Amino acid sequence: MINQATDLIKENKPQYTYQHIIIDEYQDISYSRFNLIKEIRELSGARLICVGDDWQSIYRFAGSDISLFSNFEKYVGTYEQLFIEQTYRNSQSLIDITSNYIQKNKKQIQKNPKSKKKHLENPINFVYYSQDNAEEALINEIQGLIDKNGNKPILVLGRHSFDINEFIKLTPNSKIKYHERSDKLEIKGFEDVDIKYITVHKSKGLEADNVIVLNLKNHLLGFPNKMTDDPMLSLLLSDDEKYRFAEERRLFYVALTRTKNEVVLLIPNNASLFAEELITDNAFLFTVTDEKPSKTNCPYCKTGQLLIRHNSFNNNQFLGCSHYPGCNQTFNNIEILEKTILCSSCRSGFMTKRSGRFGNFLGCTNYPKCTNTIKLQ
Ligand SMILES: Nc1ncnc2c1ncn2[C@@H]1O[C@H](COP(=O)(O)OP(=O)(O)OP(=O)(O)O)[C@@H](O)[C@H]1O
Repeated sequence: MINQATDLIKENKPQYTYQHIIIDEYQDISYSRFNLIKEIRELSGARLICVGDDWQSIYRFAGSDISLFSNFEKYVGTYEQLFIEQTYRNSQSLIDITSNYIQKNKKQIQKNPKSKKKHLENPINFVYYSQDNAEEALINEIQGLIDKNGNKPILVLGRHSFDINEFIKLTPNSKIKYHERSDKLEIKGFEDVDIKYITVHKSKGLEADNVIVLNLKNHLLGFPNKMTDDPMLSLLLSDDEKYRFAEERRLFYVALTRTKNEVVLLIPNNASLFAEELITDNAFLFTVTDEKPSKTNCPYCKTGQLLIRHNSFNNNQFLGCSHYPGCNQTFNNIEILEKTILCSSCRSGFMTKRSGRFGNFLGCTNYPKCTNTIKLQ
């Protein structure tokens, strides 16, 4: 239909009197829409103003082409570029993590977003759960957010519309019901709270006080959805992006930035590439946690949590990885959980209190392999 409209304009050359054409969400424009605008612009001589964010271009499957944004001059001619870098929704700590994450793809336009919102210590929470326990895991996190922030709206996001099914038991005693028409998640005990479930695509432009993202699993239909980079699909879709999972990365960026406060990532046993990458890149940030010792990540496998375990021989306590036997990392110093300082040198040990000839200091648990120390005043 759009192509037909363009042809009609070319044929009939209507007299337009527009002085300005303003396009919002320009990052999602397709060639056919662009050609339509081009014709109207040429006939009217209107000034073109395009507003958009290439970090949020997520409609390639529907024909949009990010090169119309990134190669703007090639398609539009001489232009002036202005940046809006002040943001009002997310905390600076979240912006720092998400901006680094999205700009790892050097094809994305480099930007430096800033926030004046108050500091948030842990903007992203990684929650591991077993798929047999999915319902309980989701309800626990909702309870946690309500305990922290009160009855504020919660947006639950899935990569696919069916991602929610894993959390709904097919028995009459299921505590979670999903009303597809209204997007409402009705959860026993939380009837007063506005909880919605939608896909990340649908969440574009929306926001909520708190966000939970489902399905961070390493699977063909996980997040990233691995089918999107299929070479066969590239034959049908526009623009071949070299960066692996470039579009899925932008989609994940959209998911992470819908929150006004924190975002919870629900990760089943096989953590997705994106979840693992975030943890690896921000290990320092995510390991400092006093209140939730059980969420300290294992510095070896990065995706397990360090848990207190008992040695059955001598009943001594030690820390073991939740992914044992997959990961057999242990630490004898359980005080690591109280004050977690990941070693900045080897990044696989923790800094623990030691005493030496010159007094107390922090030394790496990997000593003698790692000799990193921090002086204590
Ligand atoms: N000048 C401002 N002062 C205070 N708050 C603002 C201002 N501008 C926008 N906001 C708030 O910031 C939030 C995000 O605004 P808006 O949805 O317009 O941004 P956006 O750029 O379209 O975001 P996105 O593209 O990520 O969806 C909203 O809650 C809005 O009310």
